[in-house]
Amino acid sequence: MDGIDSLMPYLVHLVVLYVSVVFIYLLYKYKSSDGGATRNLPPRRKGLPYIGETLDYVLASRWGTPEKFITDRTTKYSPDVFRTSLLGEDMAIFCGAAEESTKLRAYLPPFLKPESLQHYIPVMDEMAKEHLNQHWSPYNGVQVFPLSKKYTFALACRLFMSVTDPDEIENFAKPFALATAGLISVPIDLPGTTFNRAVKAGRQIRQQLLALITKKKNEILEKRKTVASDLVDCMLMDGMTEVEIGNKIVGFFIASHDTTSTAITFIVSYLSDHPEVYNRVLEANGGIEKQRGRVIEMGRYTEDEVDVVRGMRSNEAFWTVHTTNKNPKYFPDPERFDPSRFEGNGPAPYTFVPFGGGPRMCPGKEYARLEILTFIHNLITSFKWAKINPQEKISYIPSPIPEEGLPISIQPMPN
Ligand code: HEM
Repeated sequence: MDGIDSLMPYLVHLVVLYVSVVFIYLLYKYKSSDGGATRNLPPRRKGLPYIGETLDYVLASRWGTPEKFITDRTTKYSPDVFRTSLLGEDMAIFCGAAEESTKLRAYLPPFLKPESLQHYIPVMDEMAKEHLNQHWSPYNGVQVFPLSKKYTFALACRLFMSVTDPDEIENFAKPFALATAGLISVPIDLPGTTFNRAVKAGRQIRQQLLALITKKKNEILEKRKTVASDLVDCMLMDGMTEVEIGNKIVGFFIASHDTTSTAITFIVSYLSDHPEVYNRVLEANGGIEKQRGRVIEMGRYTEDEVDVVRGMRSNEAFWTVHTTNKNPKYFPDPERFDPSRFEGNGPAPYTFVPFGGGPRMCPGKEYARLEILTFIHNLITSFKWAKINPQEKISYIPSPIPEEGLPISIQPMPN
């Protein structure tokens, strides 16, 4: 009894503490679910202090249902827009075609202009052929996802910084993989954590980049170069500092790498699941010359398409591309793989937005299209392929990834 008596004051404190925490939490929840009515803003739930609804958002992606986070809230609040709190920011989530827009001038660095892009086609073509010959054999168990990454990374090294030596590419690729793994990790900077490895890898990449950029700067000065050979040259000639360029290049690598390699991977996957579409794509691939003509066409389209989705007062705005692109209102039976739905006049403005919209719209979209088209053109005219595991699962971290890397068996195309 004595023991329990001496513990009583602690127990009482513990109970009081527990009740207070629960009370404060309920009060916070009650206050934060104001529905936005007071300021005529879209309805919202704020979630937990600081992290808001970040955890629900990340978990929905991890469980392979990234749209669930959105549909749960659109069902509850409004089909077009609601508010939430992600990563400490109060933001509005747009779930349909953006309505409010303003014309702005788009910024396209010289490197991504249509005229420049045309010069990359032979390089893309040559590198795609080289990669397919070197790495897509011996025709069994070829892992599409890692190999697509290898190709898009090597191409970026070549076009962004004129790096072609395989060892040097590998020296960038290794720390880059560690750094990107840390982008979505628990931010605990202790030895052994993913985050810690990413921070170290990030430092290493910056050092390597700084050395490379300084070397290229000296070359420009010594040789009095006036024509840029790559993206780094473009930026140096534009008067940017070495550190600024390093940061931009890291950003370009992050923006261009997983996006294009994931797209290539899923094109290979869908084509193998849908022979009727595969046959049409094969038929359509008359030659790389066709794509050459399209660059100019696509370039004009880019410069015109410069509308902006406006943020809401002080709130951050987050337009959910995923739910917009899968909205049955614009795309009947959205889960069905049916590229023919884009034929004719194509989708209504702002309903199909894989590259975003407005002044922040992906500046690399034509580069990405060319890179993907060139690679698929070479693949489909060289090989026939079949999935080794048609039931392979897809993980979302946060972009979709086939869990086994999409192994396929391939055979050379009969002549
Ligand atoms: C399939 C491939 C790609 C997809 C789906 C994609 C998609 C996107 C999206 C949705 C955005 C955000 C747009 C917004 O906020 O409205 C973006 C931004 C960006 N993308 Fe891409 N992208 C791809 C490839 C590329 C490539 C190849 C490059 C570079 C050569 C690139 C460079 C960038 C940059 C620099 C930004 C940031 C723009 C800014 O913050 O103003 N992307 N991309």
